[in-house]
Amino acid sequence: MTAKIEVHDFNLFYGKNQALHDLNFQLNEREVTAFIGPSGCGKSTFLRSINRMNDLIPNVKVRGQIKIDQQNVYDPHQDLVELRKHVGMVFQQPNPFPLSIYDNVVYGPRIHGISKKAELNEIVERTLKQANLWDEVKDRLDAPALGLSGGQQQRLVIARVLAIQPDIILMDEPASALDPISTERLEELIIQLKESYTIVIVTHNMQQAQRISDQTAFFLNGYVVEFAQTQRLFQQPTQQKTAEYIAGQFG
Ligand SMILES: Nc1ncnc2c1ncn2[C@@H]1O[C@H](COP(=O)(O)OP(=O)(O)OP(=O)(O)O)[C@@H](O)[C@H]1O
Repeated sequence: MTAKIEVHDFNLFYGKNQALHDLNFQLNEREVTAFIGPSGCGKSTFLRSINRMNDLIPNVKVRGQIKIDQQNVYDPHQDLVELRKHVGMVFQQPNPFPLSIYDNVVYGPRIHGISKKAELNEIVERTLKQANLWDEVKDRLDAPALGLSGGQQQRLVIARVLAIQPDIILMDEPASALDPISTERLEELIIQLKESYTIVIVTHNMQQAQRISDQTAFFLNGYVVEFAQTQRLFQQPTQQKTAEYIAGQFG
């Protein structure tokens, strides 16, 4: 197992409030890692720390390291555009741009200087196929993306992320706004994508974590209480708090 992301003594503060405490763990390449835990315990904060999205929030301070491929992303020389090219992100609410399906997918590649039509066409077909959306939209690529269903929009957003050729994909509760069938399709897609990408997913759905993830981290009050192989964590938790949480006793 190769470590893709290594976290060393990572702490994060919003002003005087410490939101993350002494995180230490590693996320493996081409695996799905799930973050579970009650609301407000730091899962999204940590997810946003990986691609330094928290830099956009005033008064955020961090201590410690997050290394991707052995490079500390908090190194002062880190190029943020380059970092976010490597680390794509998918949010809870599908957020396609108010453009056509085609223009959504090629948005990132165009910014990165690709302008040849044949090349853009190839990216659109390849990433929509990877996102299991091609067959549903291939005859209407010029239609508005906002006319798609929620589940289709979320798969389009994933195609848009894939088009920038990341190697890590962060997903913050990507299925919570979707119906059960769209959720199932999204879970199948995540399992397929892990053949090529390292995936980190925040989920409130413990069944979902068990269906799709290899490792699970249980967050509580800004600490990672337990981090283990998913099956092990759910079947034989070693910490009392984990056992109570997965039994539904709080949260
Ligand atoms: N922009 C912000 N400014 C100040 N405090 C914040 C900010 N974002 C989050 N926090 C605080 O950090 C803590 C962790 O929040 P975070 O959103 O990371 O938790 P979470 O586990 O992802 O919750 P949820 O499951 O509800 O999304 C909370 O106390 C929250 O109030």
